[in-house]
Amino acid sequence: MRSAHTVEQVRAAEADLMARLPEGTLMQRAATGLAVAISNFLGSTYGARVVLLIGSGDNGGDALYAGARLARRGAQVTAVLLSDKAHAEGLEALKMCGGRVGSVEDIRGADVVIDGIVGIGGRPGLRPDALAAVQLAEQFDVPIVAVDTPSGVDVDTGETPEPHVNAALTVTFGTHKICHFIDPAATACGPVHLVEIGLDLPPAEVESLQAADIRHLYPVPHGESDKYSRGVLGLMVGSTQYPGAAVIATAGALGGPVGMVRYVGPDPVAEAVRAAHPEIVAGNGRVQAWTIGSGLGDELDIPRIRELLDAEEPVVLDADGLKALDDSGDHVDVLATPHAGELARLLDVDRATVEAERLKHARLAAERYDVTVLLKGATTVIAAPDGQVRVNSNATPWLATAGAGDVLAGLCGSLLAGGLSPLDAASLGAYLHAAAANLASSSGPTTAISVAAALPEATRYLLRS
Ligand SMILES: NC(=O)C1=CN([C@@H]2O[C@H](COP(=O)(O)OP(=O)(O)OC[C@H]3O[C@@H](n4cnc5c(N)ncnc54)[C@H](OP(=O)(O)O)[C@@H]3O)[C@@H](O)[C@H]2O)[C@@H](O)CC1
Ligand SMILES: Nc1ncnc2c1ncn2[C@@H]1O[C@H](COP(=O)(O)OP(=O)(O)O)[C@@H](O)[C@H]1O
Ligand SMILES: [K+]
Repeated sequence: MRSAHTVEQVRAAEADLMARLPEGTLMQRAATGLAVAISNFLGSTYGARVVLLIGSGDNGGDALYAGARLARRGAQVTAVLLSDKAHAEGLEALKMCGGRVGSVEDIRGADVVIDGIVGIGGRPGLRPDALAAVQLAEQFDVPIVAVDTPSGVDVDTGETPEPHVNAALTVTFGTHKICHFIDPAATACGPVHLVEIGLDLPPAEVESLQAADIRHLYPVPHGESDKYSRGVLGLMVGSTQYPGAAVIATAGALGGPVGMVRYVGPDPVAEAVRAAHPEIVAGNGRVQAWTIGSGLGDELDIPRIRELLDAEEPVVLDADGLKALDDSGDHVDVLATPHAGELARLLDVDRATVEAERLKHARLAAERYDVTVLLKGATTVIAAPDGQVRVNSNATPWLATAGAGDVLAGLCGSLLAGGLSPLDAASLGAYLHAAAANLASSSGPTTAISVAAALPEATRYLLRS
């Protein structure tokens, strides 16, 4: 599992550890890991031209000490001091190793720029001289490696209300920070490399589950299993307006662990679903979970959906079905799967506000509606009503294709029917959906149906990993 902690949690853990170690030990650990990561990024250190952008705090200290190590290994290292309070010992170390102080002009022709402007002590935004330096790097196409966090982002929320660094790589220390996991800041980080420095940390604020954490959640059938005990999923999806959604969501459900799928909807749509998936049973009957809403269009029966939301069986509520959600009552067995536009409607804000503040709004909706929220997007944010937050970041942008959300709704319903909690169904569902998309796209176009068809293979990989 990857964990992200708040700045306050990191500061407390740092203070605790520093009290037991000689002064400067943590910064040396951070700088050593940073120098190695920059060397790997460059491929070859000897003769490489490295420009350090140095702010007033310890983030600049990390960059200066790493720069000293690179200079010792033959890099031409230049520090651009953006504050008159640059870390004095770090600067001294750099000079001792042959590094020098230069100006933003050195960015032209550099192989890499190191962003040591601000880290966890920074406020969002860049001051004018820092912004000018970052813009020069962008203009000359010089990649930026961010130290700890890309300067200018909001570290604890992942929001980017002001100009910020867009990094080709971020090297962080001790633990991930929330901005590494939550968009739009997560995108500004590029790949994130974690350097262990020995912090002893409390439970994380945000988690990113990896294959090893997710694998054991899958309801693998055993010798005593039958189709009913494996779980039956009811699908109330698709409409005469959008029959394809029913076919696609069914494909997603059948790619999950259920023993049987019942389709409930208009006859012509049921026929289309049966033609594509002869395995399904059309009509009402006992189920262990529901997926409701994908492609219902205007044909949704809100009173009936509310009845099902109030019933015992857990529900995945998607797309148009979300219109049936109200903020009275206990919905802890409901997994809502909105995209940003749908979440915006639920919270009566505009879509851009949700896109800009994804963590905040996913949490808000989970709390207000007492549901688990899976907010779709390039990174998926999953917020449970008890405050737990998980993210999934392994998707490919090729997954942004019509019907992909219907596959996810069917799959998550299948996992609920298999006995998972909404939080675990969302986590495993988002992971497998993205893994299937990676298999189906192989870095090229794909379709929702192809993603659903790749679910069994993605599951096999996961269970074998
Ligand atoms: N914690 C740990 O475990 C470890 C931490 N380590 C490292 O320390 C880093 C944190 O260092 P830090 O506390 O000195 O804060 P940091 O981010 O360098 O600068 C804050 C200063 O910048 C300024 N400033 C603020 N906003 C600004 C802006 N938008 N644009 C420009 N300037 C701005 C403001 O000062 P001002 O200029 O306003 O006086 C503020 O005081 C951390 O990220 C990691 O790299 C590792 O060495 C080892 C383990
Ligand atoms: N840029 C992106 N990168 C990765 N995954 C994405 C991206 N954009 C969207 N997705 C994923 O694609 C799916 C789209 O679902 P949705 O918006 O409901 O589309 P539809 O309604 O057409 O099915 C979601 O699982 C979402 O997380
Ligand atoms: K930084």
